[in-house]
Amino acid sequence: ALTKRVTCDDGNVTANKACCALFPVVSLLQEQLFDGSECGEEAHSALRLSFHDAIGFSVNGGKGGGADGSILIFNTTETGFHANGGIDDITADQWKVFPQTGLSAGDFVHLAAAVGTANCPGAPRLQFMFGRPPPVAAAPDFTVPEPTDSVTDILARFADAGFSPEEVIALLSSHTIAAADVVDPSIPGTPFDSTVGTFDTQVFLEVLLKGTLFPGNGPQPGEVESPLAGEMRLQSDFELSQDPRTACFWQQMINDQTRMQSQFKAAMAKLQVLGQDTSKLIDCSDVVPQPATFSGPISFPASFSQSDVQQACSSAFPAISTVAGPAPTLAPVPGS
Ligand code: HEM
Ligand SMILES: [Ca+2]
Repeated sequence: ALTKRVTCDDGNVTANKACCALFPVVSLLQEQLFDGSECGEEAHSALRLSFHDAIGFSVNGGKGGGADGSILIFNTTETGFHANGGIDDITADQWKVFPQTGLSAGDFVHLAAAVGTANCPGAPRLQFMFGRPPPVAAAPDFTVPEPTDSVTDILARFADAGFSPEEVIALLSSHTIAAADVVDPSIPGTPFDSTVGTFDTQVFLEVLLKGTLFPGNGPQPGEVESPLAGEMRLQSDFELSQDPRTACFWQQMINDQTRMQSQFKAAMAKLQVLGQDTSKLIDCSDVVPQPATFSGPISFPASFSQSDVQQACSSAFPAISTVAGPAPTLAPVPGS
């Protein structure tokens, strides 16, 4: 099929003339929010923000507007919710850039997440749909899952927002570029896997390794023992990796970059338009930068092997080699 191409005044090419307005916004985001296209703290936080914005929605009605940017506009309300701990840093950073763009808050929050994620090697190129109207109200409290929640409660909240258990695990691929600032405030920037700057499947492997330590003043609420000094493990990630409803979805991600990318991309495409009338949105995915590739394979961190895996799915476990040397100590993410 022939794809329509439009050349914008600045020379960029896109499928739809309306998308031309977004290329300068992408450049602004890269310069002013992401420190020059980095996969750093702000990119990670922009992805988390898109989730906390969008999940304020119910297919049964009676919750918020979903992926509408309410978390930015009504941040004084939503950053006060316990589950949004630490989100105030990225809302403050985004407030400095947002007024320069002319975008709606929903378009801004969800474009920033797509662009920030694209700065991380190995990420899929996320879809971006353009044209969300301004948000009308803050989301209510208790829509964002917490690491202290049970698997039953987490799956129920996601089901209420329209997601299957397999899609929940797909969305949790995001924790491959994640770190915690407020779970244990004594150790801000503590990563969830040993490759926090790469959108690989390492987090799915490392959450299965036998936990032996708390990286700071643990245990904190929502924290369980991790296998590596300097690594944070969320109780929710661990329980989802072990639960019969999700353990095989979790294990299937390990060292399958293609599966992870396509499932994460599809689930994010759904998340980032929750509550929106998609018939009124324009597909501007071609303004999102193409992420660098990660070719893999992943490895066990040094000193770990198959015998350290707490396998909870009966399918064959993928063969994975071990990095040479002594067990690593992970460094915190700078700027946290
Ligand atoms: C069961 C569901 C989830 C729970 C309980 C959960 C919980 C958490 C917690 C406690 C943190 C650390 C916050 C801090 O201390 O600073 C975190 C970080 C993060 N989460 Fe989740 N999360 C969930 C699902 C998701 C989803 C669906 C996404 C995106 C699609 C996401 C993206 C992130 C990212 C990118 C970070 C790192 C932020 C940064 O490094 O600044 N999470 N999550
Ligand atoms: Ca990673």
